[in-house]
Amino acid sequence: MSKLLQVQNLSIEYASPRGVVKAVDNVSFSIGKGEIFGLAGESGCGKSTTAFGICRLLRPPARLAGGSVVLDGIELTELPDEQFDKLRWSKMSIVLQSAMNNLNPVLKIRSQLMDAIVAHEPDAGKEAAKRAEQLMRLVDLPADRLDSYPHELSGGMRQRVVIAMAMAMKPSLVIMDEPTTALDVVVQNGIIRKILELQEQFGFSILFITHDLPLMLEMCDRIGIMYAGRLVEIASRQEMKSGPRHPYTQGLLHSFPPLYGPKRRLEGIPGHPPDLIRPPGGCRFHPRCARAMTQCSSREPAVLADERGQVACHLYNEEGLSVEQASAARE
Ligand SMILES: Nc1ncnc2c1ncn2[C@@H]1O[C@H](COP(=O)(O)OP(=O)(O)OP(=O)(O)O)[C@@H](O)[C@H]1O
Repeated sequence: MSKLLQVQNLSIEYASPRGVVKAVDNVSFSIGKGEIFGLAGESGCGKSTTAFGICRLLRPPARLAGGSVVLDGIELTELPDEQFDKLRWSKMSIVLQSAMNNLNPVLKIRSQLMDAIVAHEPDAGKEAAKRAEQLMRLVDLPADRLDSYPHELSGGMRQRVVIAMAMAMKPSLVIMDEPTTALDVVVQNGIIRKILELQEQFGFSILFITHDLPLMLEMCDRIGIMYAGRLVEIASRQEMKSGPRHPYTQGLLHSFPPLYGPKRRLEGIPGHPPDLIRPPGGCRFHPRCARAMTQCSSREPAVLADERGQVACHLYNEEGLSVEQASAARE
């Protein structure tokens, strides 16, 4: 699968009165064309900051501290604002948790959809009005809702409008940060089905962020697991289901009831994520890790990349074997 997005060593910091919060620390991953890539991890691990860094929505006190973001061959971090604005919506769009953060409360839906189109196609004229109606149909909303203000729509309808807006310029990447979290389960289901239907129809890639790991395991092709600002594992959905390698990923997946098969005890992960101003040395997960070894507190694990994905953990050697497998192979 050819790559659409390549994030390399992305680092983002927040200045705070207590010190610098290293919210995203040397994060690297890529997303293929037409791929749905999920980003998971406990609250505060840096998922939204990563997404905001990619689409240049960071505002002070956040600061891009380093790294590169390449979308379809274009380095985004160095692009002048004017050129970046042209690219936003047309090549990359974002759907946030609260539709109200995406919509202007004092403008009717019609104006907002038409503005999004005309901003990129100033000559669209009457065509823009027709396109706004088509976009409403695309997300199963009646065209007469174009004359509503956002507050006149339900939460689910507003989120559909935001998705329609995100589709307006047929972008190649859609970033979705908790797109359904604020909605009830039934409405959530409808929106997720719509997102998947549109993705199938148009073939765009998705960076999908959610706390809902079972949902992520259902809909994402590959999943990256973040812990305390770092990416600790990337694996395909199948690998994640059958045998995640990082002890943090294992703990995270055991914190949710399984969707299928026999019930099992929910184990959870003891302790709390660290303070990102003074994170622990070595592997940041070591104070909570049941399998921590001496080196875990002193040495940062290298990122091992192999056919199963990538993992940053001292339990695995360069062949991707765990310490147990390696010692069994030696005997
Ligand atoms: N304005 C800010 N000033 C200081 N620190 C911040 C600020 N915004 C976020 N942070 C810190 O940056 C870290 C990453 O936050 P971020 O919102 O990206 O995490 P997240 O994984 O998306 O969390 P959630 O799942 O709760 O949305 C957190 O430790 C958070 O406390």
